[in-house]
Amino acid sequence: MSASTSIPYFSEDQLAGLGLTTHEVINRIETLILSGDKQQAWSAPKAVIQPGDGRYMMVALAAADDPSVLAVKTVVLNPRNPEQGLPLINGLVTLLDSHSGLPIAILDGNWITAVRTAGLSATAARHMAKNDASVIAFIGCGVQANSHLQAFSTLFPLEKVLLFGRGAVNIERLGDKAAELSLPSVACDSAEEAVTGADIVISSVTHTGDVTPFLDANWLKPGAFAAITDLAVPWGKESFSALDQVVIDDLVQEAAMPNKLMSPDYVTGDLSQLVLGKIKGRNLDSDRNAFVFRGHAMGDLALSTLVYQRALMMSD
Ligand SMILES: NC(=O)C1=CN([C@@H]2O[C@H](COP(=O)(O)OP(=O)(O)OC[C@H]3O[C@@H](n4cnc5c(N)ncnc54)[C@H](O)[C@@H]3O)[C@@H](O)[C@H]2O)C=CC1
Ligand SMILES: O=C([O-])C1=[NH+]CCC1
Repeated sequence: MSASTSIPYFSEDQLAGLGLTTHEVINRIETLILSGDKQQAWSAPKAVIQPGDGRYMMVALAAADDPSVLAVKTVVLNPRNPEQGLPLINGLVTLLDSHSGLPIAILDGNWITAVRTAGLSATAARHMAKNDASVIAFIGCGVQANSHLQAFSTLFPLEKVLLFGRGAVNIERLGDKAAELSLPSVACDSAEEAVTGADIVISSVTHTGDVTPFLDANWLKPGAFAAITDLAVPWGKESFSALDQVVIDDLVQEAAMPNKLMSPDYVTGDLSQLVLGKIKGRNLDSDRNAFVFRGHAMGDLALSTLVYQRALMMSD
């Protein structure tokens, strides 16, 4: 079956130790999107199983010919995991040669999911947020909030972090992370206080299958940008009609999904169109914009190939 007797495995610590920058991640995502436009990279809509007890199981598939890699990411999200001291989302990425199918490597899927999701948001933000954004708010203060804070702190001249979440430990941990980045943080009493006070809003609330919407896009102030990682489940969907530009991750994937992120009438376009310059991310300083997404396999492939190539380079 395989040309090798063992398949290299890269742990979270090994991947984090490679020291990739947010700019490298964004550039690789954008490069892969350009390859996709030239029919040299491809992705399929994700396959999802939701058994009805809150679990969300999914597979993401993407492939490219330069480098010749196919990536399959498999994750299970279980809202009961944190009660047992486990991460909400766990999974793996498997890399194969996209021509022969021979296995190349297996990567920790938790690190890839954290960093690639922040990378997708950061790619959209580069086109959709104001360059001088200085206050960032987090609705949900877990793993995604952490990776987004790391990424956005390198892209924007941040001065303050607003926190709204559930669970004092997570809020405190994100506040500590902000302090490590020399950023003061404020725990807000309400989601509205956090959203209305921010130039950039990141929502990453636990997907439980029965979240009642409690966020309203009308709260975004003029000029603000929101990166909505949580499939927009906690947001009042009709409120997106108030925004100037709403970009999703992938129109083809969206068409294949039974539960839409929102009415297609509110969607300006997708990330590929944004990167390719086919749609504008921002027209006026006062525009209110959002990137709303469920996860794009191109992001997983982009980051996986980047880390694999970096790991090979560093082992030479
Ligand atoms: N679009 C994408 O590609 C991806 C999306 N996600 C989304 O991000 C979400 C969070 O993932 P992680 O950060 O890994 O999980 P996590 O468990 O580390 O963080 C979730 C945080 O949300 C908080 N929370 C739960 N209900 C809340 C509420 N009603 N109000 C405020 N805070 C609340 C929790 O206390 C926790 O701190 C997932 O449920 C999923 O929806 C995650 C990975 C990829
Ligand atoms: O694309 C992804 O990795 C995920 N989307 C929702 C939960 C995880």
